[in-house]
Amino acid sequence: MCFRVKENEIVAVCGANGSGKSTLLEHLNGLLLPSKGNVYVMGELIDPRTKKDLWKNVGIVFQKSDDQLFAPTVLDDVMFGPLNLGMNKGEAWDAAMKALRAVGAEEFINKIPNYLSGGQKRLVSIAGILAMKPKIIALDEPTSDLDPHHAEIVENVICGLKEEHGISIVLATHDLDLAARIANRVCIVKKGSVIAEGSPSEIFYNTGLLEDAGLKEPKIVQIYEAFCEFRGVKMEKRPVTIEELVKSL
Ligand SMILES: Nc1ncnc2c1ncn2[C@@H]1O[C@H](COP(=O)(O)OP(=O)(O)OP(=O)(O)O)[C@@H](O)[C@H]1O
Repeated sequence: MCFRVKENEIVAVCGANGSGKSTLLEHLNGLLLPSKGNVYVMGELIDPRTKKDLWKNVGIVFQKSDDQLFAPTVLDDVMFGPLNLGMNKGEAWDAAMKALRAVGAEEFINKIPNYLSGGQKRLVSIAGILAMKPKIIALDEPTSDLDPHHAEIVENVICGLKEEHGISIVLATHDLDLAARIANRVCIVKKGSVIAEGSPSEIFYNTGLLEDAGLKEPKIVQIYEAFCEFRGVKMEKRPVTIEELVKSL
């Protein structure tokens, strides 16, 4: 099945450990090249021999922030991408500060990235990508190693990237609760292939599909199923968020 990202959407790529989520993400900006098939960005084929700068449209926030942060200070780190794209120092500073403000990390500008907390590192990593003004940002398990408070901050930042900056988001995650809360569309991956795609309510109420992919329904779905069973009523609605669940009960 073909994987695609539409304009101004959050598409969640969900799969068990080792299913190929990170590998798929790394194909989106030419970090990896497919051995079969093609990758198109903004309608153009990714081919490093001809289209050198298509990768600029897609930024990837890696699963481990330490793989991404390397400069002596946060500001240096976030300015690195814009400078590398050819912006002068003033433009790069503006882009970096704007990105750091957008994720609420401007207070860390003089800090050494290595000494930031996991949540702070994730925000700075997102700022580093945002500063390069991509059209699509792919995030690999952006909240899986964070406590609930920091996970919520990062989740809100991700929603803000779409809502306020018009950026399409690809979210690789095995956290189906997160995907249920924020994704507009869900793709299920298994053994390196996309095996299904659909709206969150289509995918998350397909128990057989999730089981086959080594996943479990989001909590909201489990609660709704238990409620319907307890009341002896049909599962007519398919809530995937708390708000939808409350309306369905
Ligand atoms: N389409 C594919 N063809 C061949 N090998 C693949 C394919 N997709 C992924 N792999 C291989 O499968 C392994 C796991 O892939 P990957 O790290 O992308 O999974 P993941 O879903 O991100 O796992 P995790 O959730 O544990 O981070 C890697 O060795 C990768 O090279």
